[in-house]
Amino acid sequence: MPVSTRSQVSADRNDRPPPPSSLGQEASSNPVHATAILRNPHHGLKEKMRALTLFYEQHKQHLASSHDPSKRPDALAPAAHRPIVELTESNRKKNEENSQVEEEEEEEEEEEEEAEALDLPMKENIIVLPSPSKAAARTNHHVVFPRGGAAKENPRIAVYSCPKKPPPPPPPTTVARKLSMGGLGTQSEGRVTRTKNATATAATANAAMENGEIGGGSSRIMVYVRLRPMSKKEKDGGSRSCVRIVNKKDVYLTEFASETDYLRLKRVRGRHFSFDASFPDSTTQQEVYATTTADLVEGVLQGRNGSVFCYGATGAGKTYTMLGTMENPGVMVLAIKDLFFKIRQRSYDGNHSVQLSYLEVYNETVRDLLSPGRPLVLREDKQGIVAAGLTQYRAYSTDEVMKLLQQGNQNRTTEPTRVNETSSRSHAILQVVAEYKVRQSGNVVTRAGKLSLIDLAGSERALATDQRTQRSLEGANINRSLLALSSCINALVEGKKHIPYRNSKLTQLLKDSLGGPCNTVMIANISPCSLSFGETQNTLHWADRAKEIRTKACGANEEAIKMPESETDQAKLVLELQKENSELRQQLVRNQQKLLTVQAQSLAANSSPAPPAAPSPLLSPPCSIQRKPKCNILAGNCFHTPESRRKPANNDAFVCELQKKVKALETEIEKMKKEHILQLKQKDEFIRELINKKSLKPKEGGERIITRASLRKGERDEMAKGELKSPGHRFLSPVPTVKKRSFWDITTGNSPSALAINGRKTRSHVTAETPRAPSMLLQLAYDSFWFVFLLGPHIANHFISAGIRSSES
Ligand SMILES: Nc1ncnc2c1ncn2[C@@H]1O[C@H](COP(=O)(O)OP(=O)(O)OP(=O)(O)O)[C@@H](O)[C@H]1O
Repeated sequence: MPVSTRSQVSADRNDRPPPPSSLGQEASSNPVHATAILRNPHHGLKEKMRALTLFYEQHKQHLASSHDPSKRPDALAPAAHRPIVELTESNRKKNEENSQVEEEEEEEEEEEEEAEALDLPMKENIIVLPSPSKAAARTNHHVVFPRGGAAKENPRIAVYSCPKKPPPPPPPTTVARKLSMGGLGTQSEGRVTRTKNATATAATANAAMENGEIGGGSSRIMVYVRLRPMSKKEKDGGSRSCVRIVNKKDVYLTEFASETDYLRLKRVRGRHFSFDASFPDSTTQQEVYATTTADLVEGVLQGRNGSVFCYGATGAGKTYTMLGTMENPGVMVLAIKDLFFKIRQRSYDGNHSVQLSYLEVYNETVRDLLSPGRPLVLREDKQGIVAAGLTQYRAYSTDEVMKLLQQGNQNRTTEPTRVNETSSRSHAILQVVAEYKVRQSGNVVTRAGKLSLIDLAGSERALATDQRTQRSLEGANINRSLLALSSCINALVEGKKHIPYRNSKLTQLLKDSLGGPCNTVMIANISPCSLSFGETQNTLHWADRAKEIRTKACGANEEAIKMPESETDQAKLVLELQKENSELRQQLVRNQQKLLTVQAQSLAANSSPAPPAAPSPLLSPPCSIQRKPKCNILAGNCFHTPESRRKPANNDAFVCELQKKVKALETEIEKMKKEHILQLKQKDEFIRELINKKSLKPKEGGERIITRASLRKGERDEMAKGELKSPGHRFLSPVPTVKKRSFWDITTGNSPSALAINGRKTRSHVTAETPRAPSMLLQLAYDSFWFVFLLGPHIANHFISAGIRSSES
């Protein structure tokens, strides 16, 4: 469509009135005129805008004069003006749009100026606004003058209300995340009191659900902010509060203008953020727990995963929020108490089990806080990222968990820094897995929910903390992992396909919480101190960004096992399962033996001196041995092959390669072992279920019960003697029970059964102790070691290979 310019329109007006339709129509109806328009070189936006503005002004004048008949131009020449009015009407919208564009340009210029004065995160915050709603967001831009103290203190301070981001588009379906799970009310022992704030937040969350913000195929990360009180030191130092929380939701951040910075006296720095809830410095630990985590605990009992992590600068109150003090316990403690309280409320049959692990990521190494030892390796399996060899404690009571927590915290790395006397130098992750078995229409349904409670190390600048080497190194690693975390947050928010979880151990461990099927809560801790303005602003920026992350739909982790109807089928199933169990156990023992052999070989390789450069014919083994290809589990190539003898200089590389292979095998065996243990556990549970069900059923006269006893002569005799007492006995496995402990548990003493806590063994330690099988394995390891050590690796390896061949045959 041809575009009218100011010159052309004025020419039209001067020469002759345009026809009464529109300019386009006019152009098309008059080919000469249209050619003139097309040839007009001034088809620029500004020209068009000016022309339209002119018309608009004329139209306004015309309207004004229409009220005053004496000034009406059309009183003299009505036909000449009508077309112009019509033209203006049809283009008014365009005109308005263009003037808006102009306004936007002006605003952008203003913003650029403003941005110059602001820090990078603030710039980012402006830049990230979704473009379609840019104009709408701008309409919210307004200046709020602080009330009360801040205004009195410095009349130049003003708080800018940052443009509010529009809510993300609603997902297609409804609620996946249940945020308000019935009134928690006041509980006697769990001591969870739902406060006004919590109720209000739940209401907000429900409203968010209704708006489609939460729910559907995914759920949004819930982001909360907690402001800590000003410390005495800060008060004494004359610091002022730069944070104000309004309506338990909005956070106003103000930077006090420096009196000496004359160039920027008029510049105003400040921001407004809005979160799911914001806690002022007077908020109690109970309130924080009830609002942020109580619902997640309920979800965990229903088989859903939940994560809570505290993020913030050093000394902002993360550890206080997560752990708290003896008088004011934090989220971890309150969550565990609540979990046990709820379990006791609904589990009369002991069908619940709670397992606990506690680890830290320090300087990019993962450590077990409950049984410290060598660093743990992260591995990805069906359940997500797991730390191989991490101790899982079975806990039976809150007290037990508290002791474990205390023990773990003693092992946690903390150091005094300039900012915080007890600064956590590591990220700590407490994981609680609650498993619950219920009967549903003839099936046994197992639900398992995992709650991860994460206390991150402080985000900080090197100068803010310490310059000493060790602290700097820690700081660098902390920042590295937090940088990786922010990259992941960015990638998730931008909906990128690749999320760089692998950049750090922390992000690997948080993978489930950030992008997996999990209900996630982030608590951003901030300090009110004006000296920490930069850190606070940074924390709020990331918290604001995290609001946009959507995790996957979090369904319940359920597993159902179908119960056969008839007793014959049940007995058959039991026998089948027992057979499978025994096979799995045998396989496990075989794998453990293989592992031991490999370790013995590796030990021998490490301890043996480097082979001589040119082996003496006297010392060299017989030709048959030397030439014989190795056919052991190391594929016959990695343990003193002829090649390795020829290249003694490569001995180190060879040992390294060998160690790598051993590690790979260990990992594989560990994986298999875990799977086997899991299967065995499930089957054992199922057998127990069947037996329980059977024992509860009243025996009817003449009914034939198929039991193992009825199938085996010896047990029939026992039964005749009346020695077969429990129904469980009938289903005893024909294979002696092998203790369900891992190799590492046996050799390293990492197992709960091997480790006494404070000289006292937990119930799980006692129940787990069945020493026969492990001692046999230990004996084997011991024998293998001495065997290899005394005979030398060459000969020992030959024997070991021969042994394995014969055992396999
Ligand atoms: N809400 C609060 N109420 C009272 N005191 C608090 C609160 N939050 C933090 N504190 C106090 O502030 C100090 C620093 O808190 P904390 O150790 O929890 O910080 P942090 O964020 O974990 O620091 P770092 O990252 O260095 O470990 C502590 O003395 C703590 O008791």
